[in-house]
Amino acid sequence: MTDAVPTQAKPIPVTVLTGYLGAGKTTLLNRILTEAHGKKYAVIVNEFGEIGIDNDLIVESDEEIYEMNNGCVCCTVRGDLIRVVEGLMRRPGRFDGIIVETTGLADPVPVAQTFFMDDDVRAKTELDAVVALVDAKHLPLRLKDSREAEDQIAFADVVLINKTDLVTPQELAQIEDVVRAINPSARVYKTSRSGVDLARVLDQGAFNLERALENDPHFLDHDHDDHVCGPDCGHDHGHHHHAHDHDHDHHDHDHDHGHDHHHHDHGHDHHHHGAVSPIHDVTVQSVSLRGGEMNADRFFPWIQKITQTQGPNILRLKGIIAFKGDPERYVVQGVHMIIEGDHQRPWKDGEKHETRLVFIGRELDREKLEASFKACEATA
Ligand SMILES: Nc1nc2c(ncn2[C@@H]2O[C@H](COP(=O)(O)OP(=O)(O)OP(=O)(O)O)[C@@H](O)[C@H]2O)c(=O)[nH]1
Repeated sequence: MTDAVPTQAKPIPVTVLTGYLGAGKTTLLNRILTEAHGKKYAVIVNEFGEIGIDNDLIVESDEEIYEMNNGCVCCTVRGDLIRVVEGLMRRPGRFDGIIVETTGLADPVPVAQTFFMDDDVRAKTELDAVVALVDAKHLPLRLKDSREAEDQIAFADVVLINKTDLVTPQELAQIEDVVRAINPSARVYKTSRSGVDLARVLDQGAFNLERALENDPHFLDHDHDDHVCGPDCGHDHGHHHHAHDHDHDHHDHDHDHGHDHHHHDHGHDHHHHGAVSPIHDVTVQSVSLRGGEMNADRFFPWIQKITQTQGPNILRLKGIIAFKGDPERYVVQGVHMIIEGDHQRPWKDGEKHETRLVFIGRELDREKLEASFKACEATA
């Protein structure tokens, strides 16, 4: 009668944002949420780390933000993501699009698959584009130590080579060549602070099923994930490898492309450290620190020193800092040795002045970080 008929509605476009830790996904998301395009987007974020910080780094807006931090998307994909999307679908007319920001360590494939596999979700949504952010400064390093960084590029419809301000024009040209070699068919844009005309990112109708199948012939198989993962998901499971051996055999690693989903056999081991699975890169760990108000005179030298001495191991650091006597929240962010910080917004009435900091990296000394962090707290 008066009820709208949601099933008849035009499918809602879904944009999947990928890109390694710190590449600029949240920066892009914040542009999407603040630029005046007259549209409403629902945002789903997934993060890696013990305490949720990403949600706090996203600008405040009236969009709805759903956080899933109970593991990686590839594990929650059959559960949380479907449930969240279904929940959104029950409110027809509210959103012009859905944006899924994946953790920097995730493989975008399982996320994309969700929009094809669950019948209900498939009927109501339409994968619009997979957008990969690349950190121009750190890509060469990433390609050495992380297969997922490369896979993210291979699978994207649109690649933003970001942080162009941190490299020389020659370096940028090389990065562009590398990106195009990994993925000859993506649309590639060069950006600083993820500054791209949003019309090039949203509403692309770019997701190319044919190419997804070329990258991963089993993309549409329904029976991949016969495993059950717990919330902590430290597994190395069911991760299909999507090869990107399009037409360019110069880029053919010696992966075993004859992957076997059912046995979850990775069979490709081109990483010197032997990690064979994406988020499942078991060498990557996170250390979350929580404390009270900090003494700025102690905190800044401390964080500087850590990033200088342990920078190579710190893939990513993010924090919201409560400084004693400071009416505003302070945000610090880092990628390897590059660190930046700024005030974000005033503390709200009644909001707990708490400091939270997450380090994501390799060979992090949790106890030492904890103790030295605690020593920066302001004494009463
Ligand atoms: N110099 C420079 N810094 C940038 C640029 N884009 C983003 N950043 C900074 O890089 C850091 C990471 O950016 P984010 O947008 O949070 O990256 P992300 O991909 O969401 O990171 P994760 O959530 O950890 O995966 C932040 O400190 C940004 O301010 C850029 O073009 N140039």
